[in-house]
Amino acid sequence: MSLRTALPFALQVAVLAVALALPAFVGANSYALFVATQLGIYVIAAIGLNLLAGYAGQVSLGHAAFFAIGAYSVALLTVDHHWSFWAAAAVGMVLAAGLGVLAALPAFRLNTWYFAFITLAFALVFEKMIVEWRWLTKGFAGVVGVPAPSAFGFEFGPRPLYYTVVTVTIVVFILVRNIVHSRFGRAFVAVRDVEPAALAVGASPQRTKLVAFVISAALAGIAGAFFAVQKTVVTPDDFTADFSIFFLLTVVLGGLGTLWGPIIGALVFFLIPELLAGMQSWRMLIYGFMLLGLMLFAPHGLYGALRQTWRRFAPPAPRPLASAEAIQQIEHPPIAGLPLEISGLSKRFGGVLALDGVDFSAPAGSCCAIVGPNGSGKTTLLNLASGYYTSDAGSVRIGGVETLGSSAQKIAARGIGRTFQTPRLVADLTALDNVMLGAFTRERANLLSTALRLPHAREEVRRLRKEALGFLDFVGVADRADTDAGETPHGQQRLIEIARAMMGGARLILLDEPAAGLSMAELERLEQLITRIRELGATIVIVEHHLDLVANIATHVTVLDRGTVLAAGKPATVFNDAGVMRAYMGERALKTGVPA
Ligand SMILES: Nc1ncnc2c1ncn2[C@@H]1O[C@H](COP(=O)(O)OP(=O)(O)OP(=O)(O)O)[C@@H](O)[C@H]1O
Repeated sequence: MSLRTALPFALQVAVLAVALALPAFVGANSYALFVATQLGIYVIAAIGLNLLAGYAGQVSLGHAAFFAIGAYSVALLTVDHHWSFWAAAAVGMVLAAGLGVLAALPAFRLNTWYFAFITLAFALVFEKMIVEWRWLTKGFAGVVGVPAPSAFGFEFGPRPLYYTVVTVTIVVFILVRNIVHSRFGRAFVAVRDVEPAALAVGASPQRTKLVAFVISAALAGIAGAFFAVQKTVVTPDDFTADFSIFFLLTVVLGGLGTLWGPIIGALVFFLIPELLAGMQSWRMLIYGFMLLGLMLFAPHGLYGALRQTWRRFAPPAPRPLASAEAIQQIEHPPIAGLPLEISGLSKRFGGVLALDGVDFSAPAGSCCAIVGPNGSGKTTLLNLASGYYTSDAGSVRIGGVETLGSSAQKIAARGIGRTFQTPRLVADLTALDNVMLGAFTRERANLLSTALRLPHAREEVRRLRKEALGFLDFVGVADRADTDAGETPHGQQRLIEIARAMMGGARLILLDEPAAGLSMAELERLEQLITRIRELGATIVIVEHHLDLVANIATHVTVLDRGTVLAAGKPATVFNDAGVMRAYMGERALKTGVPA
């Protein structure tokens, strides 16, 4: 183990050791143990909120409500109905997750800010309901005398409760870490940063956000359940909107979208006011200035600042490249190409008729090109064929099935892969993870087996990882496997996008200007690559301005001009057509025969 990995590991062991040893040094009924238990409870909720806000990019200002649901479920079921804590906590968790679904479904139709406001409104309504529904919640008086949990006649006093909370915190951390490193985590980040990429691999943004929200609400529910037994009293004052904001602050300032951020955030933002307790009137002022300083000087949160400092002392070592041996074993099976038939396709954007009754077809296993001047409707045609736009009229049949009107993610799941005019990779994921993202709809392991890393889920990931490496090698960038996609050169990003489409099992691949911005060497490699993909059997539709490339690889060319088909046929015939030359390549080409 190098110094670089040894120190963080030692720190993690130290944190764990302090957490486990604490009760030996403080009294069972001490305030320190009370605060430490509460800290663990907040960390559980913060880990959940970080999954939603940090990884899936959905800011919730209403987590106090889900926390309250867990707390009130335990308080009411144990005090009024004498349930065991464990059963009541399970109910609290399920109720929080269920109400999370109800709150999230309408909210996800709106943008991030409206989502934040709706969750805030939900929390405010919930706070009022707790006060008003006296028959259930006992209003301002709250529920008192929440009993300590017990199991097999053993009562969980402060020390066992502390250890239980620490254990749950560790388990939650591990489960969430497993989710973050799985296809679900990759989809969260894709939906957060590059929604078109999520759609291209068949991940539904709504469903992905919902999964994050449900996990997050359930974790807030569990945290609330422990909060009730620890405090023994549950009142509406415990769950105000301030509480939601405190959670969000904890996660954002700790380090949004990092595994350790919520832990560090909770540790600092919960403990510091406690440590300043003796300073009475000054403590909130000091606390406020601290937050201000952090926002200004650590924009990526405390964890980000710590990581940056650490990197100065121990710069990252070059990561080992993917094993050549593993790559060589990959065999690329033949691909059963899907035919694409488009007829009478029209699309209007306000006053602009981008497509006007366009017919186009690409037989299975062919490579057909669409060319035309800027603004002639080429990308619009790809966007309609892949479900990114809805059409005003016409038909799109892929593999004989009408797909017009289907969502982009459904079309992708049918075996239609695509690339974008500007590469849409998830910058924060490695090249390999971006390709793995392509397999989103092919992965079978569900959320639970992924979180628990059950053997079949691990085996599937091993297999797909090998396959993804094989596709990176196929497109010629295996040596970039462990580099963040945002740090790879533009030309390689285009190749990684193709690998991602192939990883999704694409049988029809739509390439939108893949040659744009490539060097001569990269262009040559692209040409070979497209030829190889075609030889495997996939159907390729390529929109391209680079006419030499089109002439070399396409069997059929369609020329669009102002939304209509100007000419179609074999490249040699089409490129010599005077009308095409005039419209697309300019007068100079018409005179000299050389494309402009
Ligand atoms: N989302 C949109 N909203 C409004 N107008 C759009 C939209 N997408 C395309 N258009 C318009 O539709 C027409 C066709 O655009 P499109 O991007 O399909 O052309 P293109 O042939 O791909 O051009 P280029 O070669 O420059 O990429 C253009 O006039 C464009 O401004």
